Amino acid sequence: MTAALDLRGVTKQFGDHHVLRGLDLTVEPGQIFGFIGENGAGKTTTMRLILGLERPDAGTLQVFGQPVTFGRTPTNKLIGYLPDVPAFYGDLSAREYLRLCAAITSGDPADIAPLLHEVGLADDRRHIAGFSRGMKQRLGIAQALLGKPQLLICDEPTSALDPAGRNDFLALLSGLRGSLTIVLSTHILTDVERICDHVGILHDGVLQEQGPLADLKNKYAQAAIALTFATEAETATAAKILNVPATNTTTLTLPYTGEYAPAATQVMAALAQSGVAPLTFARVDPTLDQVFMEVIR
Ligand SMILES: Nc1ncnc2c1ncn2[C@@H]1O[C@H](COP(=O)(O)OP(=O)(O)OP(=O)(O)O)[C@@H](O)[C@H]1O
Repeated sequence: MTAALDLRGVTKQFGDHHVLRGLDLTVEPGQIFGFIGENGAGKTTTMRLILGLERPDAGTLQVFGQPVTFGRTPTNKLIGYLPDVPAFYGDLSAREYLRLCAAITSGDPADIAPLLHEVGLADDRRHIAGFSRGMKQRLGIAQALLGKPQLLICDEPTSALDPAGRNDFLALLSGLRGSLTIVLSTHILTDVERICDHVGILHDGVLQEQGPLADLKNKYAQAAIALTFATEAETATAAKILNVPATNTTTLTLPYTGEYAPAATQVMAALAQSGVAPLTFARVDPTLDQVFMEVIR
C-alpha cells in the first residue's frame, strides 16, 4: 500500500540551527496521526516542507507516492491544510468566503452547502469578523476540505480555542475518521489521545518513536491501581500485605502489567485479608503524557 505521507532522511537547518536531522516519517492511508513535539521541535517546519513551502537541505518527501517539490508542488492538490490561526476576509459570510475559495482553486461550488452543514455553519449568515475562534477553525476545516483532499494536515489547530471550542473541533475531526488521512500536529497531548490512533514523537530533529498509540502506551507507560486510606497506619498495614514499600502518606500506587481485572481482584483479596478498607480504589490508565516524557528522557 502506498503511504499517504513518506519522509526519508529529511534535514533542515536555519543558519546554524539544525531543526530536522534526518527525519523519517510514515503515515498510512486512513490513519489519524498525532505528530507531537515540544515547542520549537520542528513540527511547523515539517508541515511547511510537506507543503513545498520550504526546501529540504537533504532527504525526500512523498505524498501518496508523488514527490513533493519546492514551490508549487502538484502534491498540494491532494492536501487540505489548516494552520493554527487561519486568516479570512472578515467582511464575507462563510458561504461567500467558500465560494471565493472554490473560484480560486477550481473547487466545486456544489460542495459548499454540505461542507457548511458538516462543520455546523450552514445557517450562519454573519460576517466572519463576528465569528468566535472555534467557528473560524470550523470554517478553516471546511475550506481545507473544499478540494476533496485525501490528506488533511492540521497544524496546532486547537491552540487558540477554549475548552468548548476545542471539544467541538475535536469531535468534528474525529467524525472525519475513515474518509481521509489526517495529520494532527500539536503539543497538546490530550487532544492526540482523544482522536489519534497513531503517534509520532519528534525530538532532537528526528522521530524518536512512531506507532499505534496503544502500543506506545504498552511499551513506555505503566498502568496502576491507586488506593487511598483514612490514616497512615492503615496505609502501612495495606502496604505490608500488598508487599509494596510503605509511604508517609495515605496513598498507595500499585503498578501492574496485563489485564486490569485479575490485578484488581488480587489487590482486593489481599486487602480483604488485611481487614483494611480503602477510601478510594481507582484504575489509573497510562497516558500519552507518560509516554512522551519517557521517550524524550
Ligand atoms: N524561517 C525561519 N528562520 C529561522 N528559524 C526558523 C524559521 N522557521 C523556524 N525556525 C526555527 O526552527 C525551530 C522549529 O520551529 P517550528 O515552528 O518548526 O517548531 P514547532 O515544533 O512547530 O514549534 P511550536 O510548537 O512552538 O509551534 C524554532 O527554533 C524556530 O525558531
